[in-house]
Amino acid sequence: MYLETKQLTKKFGGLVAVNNVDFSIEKGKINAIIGPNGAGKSTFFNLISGFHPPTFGQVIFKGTDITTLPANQIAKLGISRTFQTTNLFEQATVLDNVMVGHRLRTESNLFDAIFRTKRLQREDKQCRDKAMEVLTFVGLQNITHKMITNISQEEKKRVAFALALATDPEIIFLDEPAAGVNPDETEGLAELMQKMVDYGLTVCLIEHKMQMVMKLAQKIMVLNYGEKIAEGTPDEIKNNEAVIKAYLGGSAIA
Ligand SMILES: Nc1ncnc2c1ncn2[C@@H]1O[C@H](COP(=O)(O)OP(=O)(O)OP(=O)(O)O)[C@@H](O)[C@H]1O
Repeated sequence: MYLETKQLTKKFGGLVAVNNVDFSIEKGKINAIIGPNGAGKSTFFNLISGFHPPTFGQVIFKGTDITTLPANQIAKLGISRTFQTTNLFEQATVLDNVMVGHRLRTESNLFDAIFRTKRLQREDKQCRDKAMEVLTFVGLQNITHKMITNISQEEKKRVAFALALATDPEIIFLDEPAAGVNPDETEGLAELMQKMVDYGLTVCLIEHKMQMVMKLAQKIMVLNYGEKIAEGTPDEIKNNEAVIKAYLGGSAIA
C-alpha cells in the first residue's frame, strides 16, 4: 500500500470533523476527495500532512507510520500540499516565492547567512535552479521576475503548484486547485495535473468542480459529515445511491 489512513479521526471539541476514515491513495494516479462544504476534506489533508494531529487513527506512508511526525518532516519524506488560499508573498517576485520551497532540502543556517559562506551560495543557486525548473514545468518561465501582486489568479494557482513541486515531492495534495478560475483556465490546470502524473508523481486533490473531477480522477472518495460514504472510480461514484442522496440532494451527477 502506498499511502493509507486507518480509522483516521479528528475531533474539534464536540465536532467530529473526520470520522474513522480508512482510505488508500493509489500511486501514480489522480486521486480525488469530494463532498459538501464542511464535510472534512481539508481537515483530512491537514491530518495527512501533519498540520493537525489526529485524535485517533494512523497515517501510513510506504509502510512507515507517519501519524505523529511534524509537518516539515512529512514534507521531507516527499509529501507536499497546497492550500485553498495559498499565502504567497505579494510584494516578492514569482521566482523568490518559489525558491522558498526548496529551502526544505538545504542546510544553510544563520551563520551561513551572516558570513555568506560557500555553502549558502551553493544552496542559493540550487534553490534558484530548482525554482526555474519547476516554474518552467508549470508554464511560468516567462513571468519569473513579476511581483505576485501583478499576476492573475490562474498564474497564482500555478505558482502554488510550483511552490509545492520545489520541495521535490513524490505525492502532492492539492486543495481546490481550480477554485476561482474560469473554465478555460480550469482546463489548463487539469492538463497540468495530468502532466504531473505523467511525470511520475501521485496526485490527490480536493475539488468542487465535478466535471473536472469526473474527467480527471481515477479514484474518488466521498466524505459527508466527516464520514467516508463512498469510494471508487468516477462511474461507480456517479451511480452510488448514497452519494446521489447525501451529496447531490437527489439529482444525478452531470
Ligand atoms: N481548526 C478548526 N477548529 C474547529 N473546527 C474546525 C477547524 N477546522 C475545521 N473545523 C470544522 O471541521 C468541519 C470540517 O471542515 P473542513 O474545512 O475540513 O471541511 P471541507 O470539507 O474542507 O469544507 P469546504 O469544502 O467548505 O472547504 C467543519 O465543520 C469546520 O467548521
